[in-house]
Amino acid sequence: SPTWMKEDVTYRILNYTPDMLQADVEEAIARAFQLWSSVTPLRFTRVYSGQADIMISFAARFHGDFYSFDGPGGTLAHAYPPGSGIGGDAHFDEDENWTKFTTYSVFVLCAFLGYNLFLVAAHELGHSLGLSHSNVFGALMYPIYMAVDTRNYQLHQDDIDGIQALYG
Ligand SMILES: CC(C)C[C@H](C(=O)NO)C(=O)N[C@@H](CC(N)=O)C(=O)NCc1cccc(N)c1
Ligand SMILES: [Zn+2]
Repeated sequence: SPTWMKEDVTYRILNYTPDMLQADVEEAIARAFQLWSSVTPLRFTRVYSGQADIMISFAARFHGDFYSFDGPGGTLAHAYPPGSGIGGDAHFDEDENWTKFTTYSVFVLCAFLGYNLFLVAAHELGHSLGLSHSNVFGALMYPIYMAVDTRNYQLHQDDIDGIQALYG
Protein backbone atom coordinates (compact mmCIF):
# COMPACT_ATOMS: atom_id res chain seq x y z
CA SER A 1 0.00 0.00 0.00
CA PRO A 2 1.18 3.55 -0.72
CA THR A 3 3.08 5.43 2.00
CA TRP A 4 4.56 8.90 2.41
CA MET A 5 8.13 8.74 1.11
CA LYS A 6 9.32 11.32 3.65
CA GLU A 7 9.30 11.78 7.41
CA ASP A 8 8.01 15.36 7.45
CA VAL A 9 4.31 15.44 6.53
CA THR A 10 2.26 18.64 6.56
CA TYR A 11 -1.43 19.12 7.33
CA ARG A 12 -3.88 21.98 6.99
CA ILE A 13 -7.30 22.43 8.58
CA LEU A 14 -9.34 23.99 5.77
CA ASN A 15 -12.55 24.68 7.71
CA TYR A 16 -14.30 23.96 11.01
CA THR A 17 -17.46 22.25 12.23
CA PRO A 18 -19.90 24.58 14.04
CA ASP A 19 -20.42 21.74 16.56
CA MET A 20 -17.22 22.47 18.47
CA LEU A 21 -14.92 25.32 19.54
CA GLN A 22 -12.17 25.82 16.94
CA ALA A 23 -9.55 25.29 19.63
CA ASP A 24 -11.12 21.92 20.47
CA VAL A 25 -11.09 20.88 16.79
CA GLU A 26 -7.42 21.84 16.53
CA GLU A 27 -6.57 19.97 19.74
CA ALA A 28 -8.45 16.83 18.62
CA ILE A 29 -6.61 16.81 15.28
CA ALA A 30 -3.21 17.48 16.87
CA ARG A 31 -3.74 14.67 19.42
CA ALA A 32 -4.78 12.30 16.64
CA PHE A 33 -1.53 13.04 14.79
CA GLN A 34 0.46 12.59 18.03
CA LEU A 35 -0.91 9.04 18.38
CA TRP A 36 0.72 8.09 15.10
CA SER A 37 3.91 10.12 15.41
CA SER A 38 4.57 8.50 18.81
CA VAL A 39 5.05 5.08 17.16
CA THR A 40 6.69 6.10 13.84
CA PRO A 41 9.55 8.34 12.61
CA LEU A 42 6.89 10.63 11.09
CA ARG A 43 6.68 14.32 12.07
CA PHE A 44 3.48 16.29 11.38
CA THR A 45 3.54 20.05 10.88
CA ARG A 46 0.44 22.21 10.63
CA VAL A 47 0.43 24.78 7.82
CA TYR A 48 -2.08 27.60 7.37
CA SER A 49 -2.04 28.21 3.61
CA GLY A 50 -1.25 26.53 0.31
CA GLN A 51 -1.11 22.82 -0.37
CA ALA A 52 -0.49 20.49 2.57
CA ASP A 53 -0.01 16.75 2.27
CA ILE A 54 -3.08 16.08 4.41
CA MET A 55 -5.91 18.58 3.83
CA ILE A 56 -8.60 18.26 6.51
CA SER A 57 -12.15 19.52 5.92
CA PHE A 58 -15.76 19.19 7.04
CA ALA A 59 -18.46 18.82 4.37
CA ALA A 60 -21.91 17.31 3.78
CA ARG A 61 -23.45 15.28 0.97
CA PHE A 62 -21.68 15.97 -2.40
CA HIS A 63 -18.40 17.76 -1.69
CA GLY A 64 -16.42 17.57 -4.89
CA ASP A 65 -15.18 13.98 -4.94
CA PHE A 66 -16.75 10.68 -5.96
CA TYR A 67 -17.79 9.74 -2.43
CA SER A 68 -20.71 11.91 -1.32
CA PHE A 69 -21.66 11.78 2.35
CA ASP A 70 -24.98 10.32 3.49
CA GLY A 71 -26.47 12.60 6.14
CA PRO A 72 -26.48 11.74 9.86
CA GLY A 73 -25.04 8.32 10.78
CA GLY A 74 -23.71 5.81 8.30
CA THR A 75 -20.43 7.05 6.90
CA LEU A 76 -18.83 9.45 9.39
CA ALA A 77 -15.74 10.41 7.43
CA HIS A 78 -13.34 9.14 4.79
CA ALA A 79 -9.68 9.64 3.95
CA TYR A 80 -7.46 8.94 0.95
CA PRO A 81 -4.23 6.91 1.07
CA PRO A 82 -0.90 8.77 0.66
CA GLY A 83 -0.34 10.44 -2.70
CA SER A 84 -0.37 13.79 -4.49
CA GLY A 85 -3.46 15.94 -4.81
CA ILE A 86 -6.38 14.43 -2.89
CA GLY A 87 -4.03 11.71 -1.59
CA GLY A 88 -3.92 11.81 2.22
CA ASP A 89 -6.86 14.19 2.51
CA ALA A 90 -9.47 13.52 5.22
CA HIS A 91 -13.11 14.61 4.93
CA PHE A 92 -15.51 14.63 7.91
CA ASP A 93 -19.28 14.47 7.42
CA GLU A 94 -20.71 17.74 8.72
CA ASP A 95 -24.12 16.08 9.13
CA GLU A 96 -22.69 14.20 12.12
CA ASN A 97 -22.62 15.83 15.53
CA TRP A 98 -18.92 16.25 16.39
CA THR A 99 -17.87 16.45 20.02
CA LYS A 100 -14.82 16.37 22.23
CA PHE A 101 -16.63 14.26 24.82
CA THR A 102 -17.15 10.54 24.97
CA THR A 103 -20.03 8.69 26.58
CA TYR A 104 -17.62 7.92 29.44
CA SER A 105 -17.12 11.61 30.04
CA VAL A 106 -18.32 12.82 33.44
CA PHE A 107 -20.03 15.70 31.64
CA VAL A 108 -22.40 13.40 29.80
CA LEU A 109 -25.45 12.56 31.89
CA CYS A 110 -27.43 10.36 29.51
CA ALA A 111 -27.82 11.71 25.97
CA PHE A 112 -25.47 10.43 23.26
CA LEU A 113 -23.62 13.58 22.32
CA GLY A 114 -22.31 12.47 18.95
CA TYR A 115 -19.05 11.23 17.55
CA ASN A 116 -15.77 11.98 19.23
CA LEU A 117 -13.70 13.94 16.72
CA PHE A 118 -10.35 12.84 18.16
CA LEU A 119 -11.28 9.16 17.79
CA VAL A 120 -12.64 9.48 14.26
CA ALA A 121 -9.73 11.69 13.20
CA ALA A 122 -7.24 9.15 14.58
CA HIS A 123 -8.95 6.46 12.50
CA GLU A 124 -9.05 8.61 9.35
CA LEU A 125 -5.41 9.64 9.70
CA GLY A 126 -4.57 5.94 9.82
CA HIS A 127 -6.01 5.79 6.31
CA SER A 128 -4.17 9.02 5.34
CA LEU A 129 -0.93 7.26 6.29
CA GLY A 130 -1.72 4.15 4.26
CA LEU A 131 -3.53 1.81 6.67
CA SER A 132 -6.65 -0.03 5.64
CA HIS A 133 -9.25 -1.55 7.97
CA SER A 134 -8.38 -4.13 10.58
CA ASN A 135 -10.49 -7.12 11.55
CA VAL A 136 -9.24 -6.94 15.13
CA PHE A 137 -12.12 -5.88 17.37
CA GLY A 138 -10.98 -2.95 19.52
CA ALA A 139 -8.35 -1.78 17.05
CA LEU A 140 -8.57 1.86 16.00
CA MET A 141 -8.65 0.72 12.38
CA TYR A 142 -11.58 -1.62 12.99
CA PRO A 143 -14.28 -0.47 10.55
CA ILE A 144 -16.91 0.40 13.15
CA TYR A 145 -16.74 3.29 15.62
CA MET A 146 -16.95 2.40 19.29
CA ALA A 147 -17.20 5.13 21.92
CA VAL A 148 -14.31 4.62 24.34
CA ASP A 149 -12.74 6.76 27.03
CA THR A 150 -10.39 9.01 25.05
CA ARG A 151 -8.75 10.72 28.04
CA ASN A 152 -5.64 8.56 27.86
CA TYR A 153 -6.33 6.66 24.67
CA GLN A 154 -3.68 4.16 23.55
CA LEU A 155 -3.27 2.59 20.13
CA HIS A 156 -4.09 -1.14 19.99
CA GLN A 157 -1.10 -3.39 19.28
CA ASP A 158 -2.66 -4.24 15.91
CA ASP A 159 -2.61 -0.54 14.94
CA ILE A 160 1.03 -0.22 16.05
CA ASP A 161 2.02 -3.36 14.13
CA GLY A 162 0.21 -2.05 11.05
CA ILE A 163 1.78 1.40 11.02
CA GLN A 164 5.25 0.10 11.87
CA ALA A 165 5.02 -2.35 8.97
CA LEU A 166 4.65 0.75 6.77
CA TYR A 167 7.00 3.19 8.52
CA GLY A 168 8.96 1.25 11.16
C1 LIG B 1 -16.54 2.66 3.74
C2 LIG B 1 -16.01 3.82 4.50
C3 LIG B 1 -16.16 5.11 3.74
C4 LIG B 1 -16.74 3.90 5.85
C5 LIG B 1 -16.20 5.01 6.69
C6 LIG B 1 -14.73 4.74 7.07
O1 LIG B 1 -14.31 3.67 7.42
N1 LIG B 1 -13.95 5.82 7.00
O2 LIG B 1 -12.64 5.67 7.36
C7 LIG B 1 -16.94 5.19 7.97
O3 LIG B 1 -17.34 6.29 8.33
N2 LIG B 1 -17.17 4.11 8.68
C8 LIG B 1 -17.93 4.27 9.87
C9 LIG B 1 -18.74 3.02 10.08
C10 LIG B 1 -19.82 3.29 11.03
N3 LIG B 1 -20.63 4.26 10.69
O4 LIG B 1 -19.85 2.72 12.07
C11 LIG B 1 -17.00 4.53 11.07
O5 LIG B 1 -17.42 4.53 12.19
N4 LIG B 1 -15.69 4.78 10.81
C12 LIG B 1 -14.93 5.65 11.65
C13 LIG B 1 -14.28 5.05 12.83
C14 LIG B 1 -13.88 5.95 13.81
C15 LIG B 1 -13.23 5.54 14.97
C16 LIG B 1 -12.96 4.21 15.16
C17 LIG B 1 -13.33 3.28 14.23
N5 LIG B 1 -13.01 1.98 14.49
C18 LIG B 1 -14.02 3.68 13.06
ZN1 LIG C 1 -12.16 3.68 7.89
